[in-house]
Amino acid sequence: MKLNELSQQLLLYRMIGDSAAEIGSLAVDSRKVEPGCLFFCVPGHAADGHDYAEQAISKGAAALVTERELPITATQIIVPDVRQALALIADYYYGRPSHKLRPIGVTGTNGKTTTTYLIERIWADAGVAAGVIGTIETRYAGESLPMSGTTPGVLELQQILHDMVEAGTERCVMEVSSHALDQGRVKGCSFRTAIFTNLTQDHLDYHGTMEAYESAKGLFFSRLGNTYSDDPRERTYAVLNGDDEASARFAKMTAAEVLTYGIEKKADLQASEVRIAAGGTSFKLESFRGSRQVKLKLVGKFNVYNALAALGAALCEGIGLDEAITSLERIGGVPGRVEPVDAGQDFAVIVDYAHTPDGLENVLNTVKELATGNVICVFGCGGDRDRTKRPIMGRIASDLADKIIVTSDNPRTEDPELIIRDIEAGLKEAGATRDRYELEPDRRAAIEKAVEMASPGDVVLIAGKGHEAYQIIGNVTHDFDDRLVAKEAIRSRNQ
Ligand SMILES: CC(=O)N[C@H]1[C@@H](OP(=O)(O)OP(=O)(O)OC[C@H]2O[C@@H](n3ccc(=O)[nH]c3=O)[C@H](O)[C@@H]2O)O[C@H](CO)[C@@H](O)[C@@H]1O[C@H](C)C(=O)N[C@@H](C)C(=O)N[C@H](CCC(=O)O)C(=O)O
Ligand SMILES: Nc1ncnc2c1ncn2[C@@H]1O[C@H](COP(=O)(O)OP(=O)(O)OP(=O)(O)O)[C@@H](O)[C@H]1O
Ligand SMILES: N[C@H](CCC[C@H](N)C(=O)O)C(=O)O
Ligand SMILES: [Mg+2]
Repeated sequence: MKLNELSQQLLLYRMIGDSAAEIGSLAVDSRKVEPGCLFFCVPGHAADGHDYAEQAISKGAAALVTERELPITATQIIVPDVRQALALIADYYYGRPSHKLRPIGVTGTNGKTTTTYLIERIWADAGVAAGVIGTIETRYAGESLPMSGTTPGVLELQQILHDMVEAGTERCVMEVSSHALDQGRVKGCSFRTAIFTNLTQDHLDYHGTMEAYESAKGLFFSRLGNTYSDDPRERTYAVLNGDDEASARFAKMTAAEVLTYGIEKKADLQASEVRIAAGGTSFKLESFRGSRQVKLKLVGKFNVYNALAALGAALCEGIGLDEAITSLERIGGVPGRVEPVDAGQDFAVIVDYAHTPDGLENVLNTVKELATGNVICVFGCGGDRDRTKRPIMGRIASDLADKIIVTSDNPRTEDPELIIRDIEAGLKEAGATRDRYELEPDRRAAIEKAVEMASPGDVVLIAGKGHEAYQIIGNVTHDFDDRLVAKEAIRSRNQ
């Protein structure tokens, strides 16, 4: 593709050099530059791509997109905002894949991964070839690709969407993190439906305040136009959790048609009579399409919210209410989300990805309903991430668990002992005494202790890492899977 064909996607730009240069690929990382590529100098959080322009040219880049004229002999397109230009050019270069896939995006502090899996299942049962992008993996056409985060960068995202289209995928559902919204990673992507799960504390290391965090989430709804394609009949939808007060603000921001769901307040999709048991969760649904009794295999009140969100999206897709409910009722579980570990023991062991105060509170309240004995909670908090959530999670554990073992959860470059002390401050503040909690930085030893102390009727909850098959200590990623470690611990206890 010629450079000037790409530059025509922009209104504001100044070209220096050969506008007819042939472009063979796009790149944002100088380490991945291929000869003939167009290199975007992205000003980032840790580095500035302008500093790598020379390296990109020396590796054969055909041209640069920059925010200022660089003193290098190279073809340059100078733009006011490289990230914006990247979003527009990548969308065009990859053949506008989101216009074909018409993605459903899910944002919110908790429940994104779960909700995307539920939607994928509804589509699969309806015979739609669907793809998923999110924390656990990118999956389409029977293939699973590992992910390093929740929402890929602009270029990677457009490439994935393009590959999905090539592989015959018809529709896509993806998680949209607040980081991604803040950094414009989904700017070149036309969503048909935007779902909001909830907003509670997380990521304050990045956003600074809850207001800034909410503003980032709000971008998803304010950017949603009333159509997602050139065809005005193609409507857009915002599916909002009416029990979360941020939803009313998001509803005002969007041009899309709004559908609400919830349990506490009146909503378009309303659940009541929620009953939680070990085998699943039942509720009564009242909706604009009539009332139904729903029996999920998924456990927990929070999964009622996730199911309602998925149901809302399904109705926006034109899928029938009964068809969608049947799919939701079939789903056994999502990897690492309230996942039982069974090795023949006479107490329950549950691995869950709760890594925020709200997530931990919800899952502890859920397992409390399942336990006839004690709730034993093993958890930690990630290093190099929001520190302020640590004592809050300590307090929640003290309030809701009978025994607590505080341990490490991806300490990264922080001292694990210090992270644990931050959590302990919350435990102490809530009045937990040393006979109720232990501090064990070695996660394997912590899980072994919890399994060792369990009696019949107890529930051991291992929270924070869910599907993760690693533990990041310093800059090294070690193999570690809570589910496997718990199984080993149960087996050695049984011997
Ligand atoms: C702070 C943050 O979010 N950073 C993300 C951001 O990086 P950035 O654009 O600021 O890039 P940078 O590292 O400052 O570098 C600037 C530019 O220089 C380029 N560069 C850099 C070095 C070099 O040698 N050559 C070179 O060309 C880089 O490729 C980049 O284009 O954009 C990158 C691509 O999209 C992300 O990979 C990167 O995620 C980092 C690794 C990260 O840890 N992010 C976490 C906090 C995150 O985003 N998490 C959320 C999960 C939230 C949730 O699930 O709730 C997520 O969506 O994954
Ligand atoms: N709707 C919800 N409300 C509150 N907590 C939830 C909800 N759904 C799930 N959780 C809790 O949060 C954990 C994470 O769920 P899930 O992976 O679906 O969320 P996520 O938003 O994708 O998280 P991440 O931001 O890390 O990608 C679950 O293991 C569960 O404990
Ligand atoms: N998506 C979340 C995952 C946190 C999971 C936890 N295990 C940790 O590493 O802190 C984040 O990026 O904050
Ligand atoms: Mg997720």
